[in-house]
Amino acid sequence: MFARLQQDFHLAMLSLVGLIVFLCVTPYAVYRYWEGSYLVAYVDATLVVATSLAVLYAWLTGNTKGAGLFVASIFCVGVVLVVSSLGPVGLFWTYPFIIFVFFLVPPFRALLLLVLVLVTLLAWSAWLPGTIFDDRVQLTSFVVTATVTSFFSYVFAYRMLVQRRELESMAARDALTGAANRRELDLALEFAAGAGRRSRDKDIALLLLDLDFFKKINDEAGHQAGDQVLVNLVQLLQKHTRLSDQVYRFGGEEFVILLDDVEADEALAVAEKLRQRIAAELQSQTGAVSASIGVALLGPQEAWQSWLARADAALYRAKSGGRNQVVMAQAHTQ
Ligand SMILES: Nc1nc2c(ncn2[C@@H]2O[C@H](COP(=O)(O)OP(=O)(O)OP(=O)(O)O)[C@@H](O)[C@H]2O)c(=O)[nH]1
Repeated sequence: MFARLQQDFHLAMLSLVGLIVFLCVTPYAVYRYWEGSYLVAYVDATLVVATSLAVLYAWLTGNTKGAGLFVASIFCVGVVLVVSSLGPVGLFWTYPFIIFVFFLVPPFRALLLLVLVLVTLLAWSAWLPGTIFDDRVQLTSFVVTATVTSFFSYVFAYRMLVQRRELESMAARDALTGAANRRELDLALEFAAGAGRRSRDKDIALLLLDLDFFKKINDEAGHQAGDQVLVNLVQLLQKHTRLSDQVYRFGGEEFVILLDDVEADEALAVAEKLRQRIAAELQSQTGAVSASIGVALLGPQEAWQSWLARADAALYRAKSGGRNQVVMAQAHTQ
């Protein structure tokens, strides 16, 4: 449970909001009911129940976006009803509500929802003067403070979003080549051999590619020249594969390309095309560069470790067979 909260930021935020709403709003629902403010009591109770159900839904389905939007919308309606029913005392509740909304939906959507709430409150007070604000000074103060709070929350939430995206990208990419990194590869292999297997009509192929005599480039032209070859190789691989075919850096000068929804002959054709493109286009300061490739199709019920090991064995045969060639792995046996 804690591992899931650590991995899924949205689920963690939604759960936190759910917990705070449950702990803080439930006593108010009871109190309002006890003092006879039935509308506010029902609204508070609805907020608690709806938020709890949405959190449960997010945990069960993983759909945190839908659950977040649902809770944020319920909050918007709830805050309008509470404020219009309680008058100035209810206005205090809009400030934690503003913060909550930024926890639940993306920043721009949160800002739009808040503008909608503010406009609704102003329209309500114009239609029924004296129900929400005591006088114009109170109205102006509320509009200014709620706008400032919303604006700064927006700026803060937007910065957080940008930084989180940067961190996610840094955690997923190889710093030198920009290819997806080993961590992403492990996740993709696990997914392909697990849940992904069920939703696929055709096969999935793993190409394990290793540059030939790469040490020579480093030794003769320097490490920086070697680095440049790796960068150029990834660009070349990305150029000659489909957008859905991910390129991963497995380590050193070894790369993995996962081809989704292919037959064996298609996978071999792609590997052969890549080998030819590399031999024709990839240059180092010491001359042309070539690559050897092992190809393996995921077998039924096969574990990803065995799939990778078969591709590695095929790559080994390509190397020992003279390099600059593609070798198909032996079929998986149970
Ligand atoms: N420039 C550079 N070199 C790297 C990087 N990672 C690994 N290497 C080098 O890649 C070389 C790999 O050498 P080997 O494993 O002997 O492979 P090879 O020379 O390509 O020989 P074969 O694979 O048998 O054809 C080593 O010299 C590593 O130092 C990197 O990020 N940048």
